[in-house]
Amino acid sequence: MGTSEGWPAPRPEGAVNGRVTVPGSKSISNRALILAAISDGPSTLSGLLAARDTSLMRSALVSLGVGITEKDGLVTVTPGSLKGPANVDCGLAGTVMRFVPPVAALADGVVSFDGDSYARERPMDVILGALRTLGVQIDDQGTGRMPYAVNGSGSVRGGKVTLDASGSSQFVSALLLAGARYDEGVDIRHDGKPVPSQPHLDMSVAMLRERGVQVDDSEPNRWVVAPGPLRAVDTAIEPDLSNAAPFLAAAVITGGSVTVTGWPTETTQPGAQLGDIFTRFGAEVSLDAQGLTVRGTGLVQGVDLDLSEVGELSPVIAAVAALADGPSYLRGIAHLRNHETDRLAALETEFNALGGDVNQTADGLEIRPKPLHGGLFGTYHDHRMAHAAAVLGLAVDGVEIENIATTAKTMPQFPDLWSALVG
Ligand SMILES: O=C(O)C1=C[C@@H](OP(=O)(O)O)[C@@H](O)[C@H](O)C1
Ligand SMILES: C=C(OP(=O)(O)O)C(=O)O
Repeated sequence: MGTSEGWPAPRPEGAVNGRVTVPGSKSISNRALILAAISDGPSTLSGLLAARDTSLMRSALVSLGVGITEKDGLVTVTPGSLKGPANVDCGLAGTVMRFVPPVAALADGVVSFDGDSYARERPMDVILGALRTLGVQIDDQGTGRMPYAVNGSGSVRGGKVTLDASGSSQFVSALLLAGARYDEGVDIRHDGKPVPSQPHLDMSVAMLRERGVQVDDSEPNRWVVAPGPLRAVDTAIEPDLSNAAPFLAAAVITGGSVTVTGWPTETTQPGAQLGDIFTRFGAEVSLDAQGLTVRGTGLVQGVDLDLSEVGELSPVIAAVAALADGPSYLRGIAHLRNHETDRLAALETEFNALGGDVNQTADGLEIRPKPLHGGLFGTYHDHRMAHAAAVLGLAVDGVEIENIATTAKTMPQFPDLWSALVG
């Protein structure tokens, strides 16, 4: 047993070998819920993630008048006429705070949004400004942040809007997901530094097309969604490949072999890039009917990676880099300062508190491996900080993870799955 301060990260004696089944993708689950809620009829979702972010999304949609029932692991979503007044708790979920307001704008009545205290720090101004341009009335007391209220009139004009989505791809996805229901659809132009998280934009576009919505993304930095019907589609949610990252990292760090089952052969999830990333560190990777298998070779070399497309993988990659045999440079991730916490600052602070040598750059992290010691690792209400700490704990005695329960944001079973694999 550990101290009352934190969850003792298990330190395996030898190579970690095993198979893991991770729960459904947060990003696909919350898109599937949003799209089902505004589609032409009921749809059934299987493999939907059950975690804090998806339960907040379900509650938000139910409070707007959507019917959601569950039986034998299948979730049926029945669109209803969207109505306020309603109160939406966003927790710390980017997908709720950014994706729900464009849907709330279609409701008749006032929909008020609030969330965890750090949610008030996460930028919202871009999406709120864009909605105003599209004809939506919003009251945010001039802050551009939470709390805010969307005063829906039952319909949204839509049309052309230019925004700067360099801070988060979710600003674009949010408008894409609701845009087919706007009178004129939506014609979005991005003007600014590059938009991060391209796979998540592709995910939004692909899920719309699967439902018969016309989306033109042929021009760089422009997305045009035609107004029109949105077909109800029964959907099987893929496993969350980003949440597979710490388990696969365990094979890399310990020279073991870990298979994540149900790995899709085709996907828009950013976690699809994990195979290439762990290969760069020196591991061997194979994909077959069993799933994705990563084998550690004993070699863990430093990497120089642009993670702009896969920012959410960064905390776990940073942990692997801190245990490598040479320095690593993680680039293209300035937008991580807008995530569950300022992840660049948090990783720098917590790794260095264990004796590490990490510094933030303008757009990323420089990580020079050093012998680390144990201690309490702060997680800042960030599920992926907890995953990063668990990975460090594979090779460092006495790492304790503060508030391991924060992993419930996207994977409440993390402590059990991790202990079963490495403990
Ligand atoms: O659309 C989505 O589901 C997400 C987009 C990304 O956001 P950013 O573009 O803000 O990084 C990602 O990091 C987040 O975890 C989920
Ligand atoms: C950035 C993340 O989450 P959110 O959907 O809250 O933005 C994440 O899960 O890494």
